[in-house]
Amino acid sequence: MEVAVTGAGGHMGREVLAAATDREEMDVVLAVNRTAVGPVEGVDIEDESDLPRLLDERDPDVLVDFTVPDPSTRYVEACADAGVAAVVGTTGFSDSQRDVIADAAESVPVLRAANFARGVAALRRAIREAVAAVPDYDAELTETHHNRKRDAPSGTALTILDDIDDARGDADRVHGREGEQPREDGEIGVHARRAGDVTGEHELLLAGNHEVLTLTHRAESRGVFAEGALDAADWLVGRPAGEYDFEDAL
Ligand SMILES: NC(=O)C1=CN([C@@H]2O[C@H](COP(=O)(O)OP(=O)(O)OC[C@H]3O[C@@H](n4cnc5c(N)ncnc54)[C@H](OP(=O)(O)O)[C@@H]3O)[C@@H](O)[C@H]2O)C=CC1
Ligand SMILES: O=C(O)C1=N[C@H](C(=O)O)C[C@H](O)C1
Repeated sequence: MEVAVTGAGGHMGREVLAAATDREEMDVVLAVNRTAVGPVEGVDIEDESDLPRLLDERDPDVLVDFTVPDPSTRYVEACADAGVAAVVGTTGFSDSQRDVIADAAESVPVLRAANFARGVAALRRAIREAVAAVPDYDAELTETHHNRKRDAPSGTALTILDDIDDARGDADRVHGREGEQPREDGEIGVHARRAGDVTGEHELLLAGNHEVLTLTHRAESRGVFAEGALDAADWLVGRPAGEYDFEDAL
C-alpha cells in the first residue's frame, strides 16, 4: 500500500513515518511539511503547498494527516480531488470544517478519529456501559496533555462527552469552576490540564451513592496513535466513499 503523510515534521508525523517505514506492506511515496525539514526516517520531506500536484503525480492509496484544522481540511479536499482515501487524526475542527470534510467524503473514504489508541476505543465502550449503569451519578471528565497542545478540551474528551450524552441525554458542560459555583444536577465538569510532555491521559470520574468509579486511559507513547492510524489506513483503502470512525475499523 502506498502512503502519503502530511505534517511529516511534526511529533505525530514523525511517528507515522517511523511506523510506516517499519511495515513491509507499506511504501511511503510522499511526505510533506510546512516548514522545510531534512529527511525523516530516510524519507525526503516536500513542501505542503505542492500537495495537490504531488498527489496527482505519486497517486498514493491513502493519506495520513496529523496537523492542525485549517491545512487538514485543505488536505482532505485535495484527497477528494485526487481520488485518494484519507485518515485524519487532527483535532480541534470547527463545525464548518467538519462540513467540508463531510463533503469530501462524498467522493473518497475518509476516516477521522480523535484518538487512534485501541485502549481508548475500549475506554469508550466501558464508559458507555458505566454511565448507562449509574445514570444519576455525577460525572467529571479530566484530560491531561503536553504543554504544546493547542485545542482544549482534547478531541478525545469531546468524543467521550458525546458518548455520555448519547447514553443519558444532553448535559450542560461546565469547563472548570471558579468562585461561587455549586454543582448543578446533571452537569458534567470538564477539566483540561496542560503540563510537560504528557502524551495524553483521559479520566472519567462517576460518583454517587457513597461510591466513586474512575475509568482512565493513559497513552505512554505516540507510537500507539501512529500504529492505530496505519491500521485504520490499511482497513480504509478500497472502501466506498463515506465518513468512517476508528471503531468501524476495529
Ligand atoms: N487522533 C489521534 O490519535 C491523535 C491526534 N493528535 C492530533 O494531531 C495533531 C498534531 O499533533 P502533533 O503532531 O503533536 O503536533 P505538532 O505541533 O508536533 O505538529 C503539527 C504539524 O502540523 C503542521 N502545521 C502546523 N500549522 C500548520 C499550517 N498552518 N499549515 C500547514 N501545516 C501546519 C506543523 O508543521 P511545521 O513543522 O511547519 O510547524 C507540523 O508538521 C493535533 O491536532 C493533535 O491533537 C495527536 C496525537 C494523537
Ligand atoms: O494533541 C495530542 O497530543 C493528542 N491529541 C488527541 C486529542 O486531542 O484527543 C489524542 C491524544 O490524546 C493526543
